[in-house]
Amino acid sequence: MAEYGTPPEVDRVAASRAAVAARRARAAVKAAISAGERNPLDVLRVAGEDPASVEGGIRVTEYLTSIPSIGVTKMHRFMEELGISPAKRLGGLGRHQRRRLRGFLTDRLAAQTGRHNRLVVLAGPTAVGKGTVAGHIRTHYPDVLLSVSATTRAPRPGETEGVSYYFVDDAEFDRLIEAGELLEWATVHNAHRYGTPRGPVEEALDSGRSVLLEIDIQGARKVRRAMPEASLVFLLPPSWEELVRRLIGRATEDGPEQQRRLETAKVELAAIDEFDFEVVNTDVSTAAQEVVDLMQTRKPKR
Ligand SMILES: Nc1nc2c(ncn2[C@@H]2O[C@H](COP(=O)(O)OP(=O)(O)O)[C@@H](O)[C@H]2O)c(=O)[nH]1
Ligand SMILES: Nc1ncnc2c1ncn2[C@@H]1O[C@H](COP(=O)(O)OP(=O)(O)O)[C@@H](O)[C@H]1O
Repeated sequence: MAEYGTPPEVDRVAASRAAVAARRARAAVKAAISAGERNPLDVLRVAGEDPASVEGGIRVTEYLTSIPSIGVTKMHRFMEELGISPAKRLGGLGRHQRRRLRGFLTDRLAAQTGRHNRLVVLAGPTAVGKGTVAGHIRTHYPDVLLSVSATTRAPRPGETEGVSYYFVDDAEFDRLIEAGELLEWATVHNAHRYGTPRGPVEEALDSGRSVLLEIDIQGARKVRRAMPEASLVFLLPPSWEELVRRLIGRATEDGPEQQRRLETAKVELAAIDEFDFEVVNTDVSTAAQEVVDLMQTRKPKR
């Protein structure tokens, strides 16, 4: 049989069956968005990760009109504002287009649900000042919950259990993972494990508080998967030279470790396109204010 090959009409039948199945699968995703069963931001994430997926095959126009409260007229306006051609499918969006669409929808969805509280992830390269900015927010904006992570690294002088971190051993960290008590976790700088306790974050969001997570980039990616409505903020240094100055000035790492971290920082800076917002940390209190502002729903007139 094999040497004769498949007759072309059989190929055509198979191809048209596959096309029908793909159309049905796309329709099912759109119906799930309309019914509020699938988070539109999650659909966008899957399309970005796998353009060949069912999600990736959905046209942006159809995707937008599947979202309750976005009709055809609004959809056309949004496409124009976002500079996306009507023929585009979700999987064919460029990184910048996807990012703009995500930021835009994050705002809209927050406005719709009336939730002014936001889950904000603050990440960025080593020594950019994440800890400093997060500390400033803890002191000056007490309404915002700054999540306290669990870590397997040892406390440094001056660090307080339950404030800086929850310091745990490997066995306890394993137990937290097993019990599903961590929203995300990662091994950072190839050394220790760090994770975000799930309970306090969910309780705070449920009670209307904003939550800030100061975690590494791997963790930011995992939060995006677990909670697609989270806003990812990338903290940038005013310049590369200033980043090096801050790392050396902090004097908490020896020379070889500083070199390793600067290498990692180059890779981390390349992840900026995955983030929704950028804040430059020139002045600590200005950067903190900008991060807190992002927790408020922006006015629809934007
Ligand atoms: N994924 C993840 N990263 C975390 C968490 N807590 C802290 N980190 C990151 O772990 C890294 C190391 O933190 P730390 O040991 O305090 O050292 P330093 O910030 O480099 O002085 C930083 O990049 C933090 O952003 C967490 O819960 N999850
Ligand atoms: N806006 C800023 N201007 C000058 N120095 C800063 C600023 N933000 C942070 N720093 C300093 O830079 C160093 C690294 O900050 P840190 O918060 O430890 O970074 P990260 O948590 O991102 O690793 C610290 O010595 C801190 O005091």
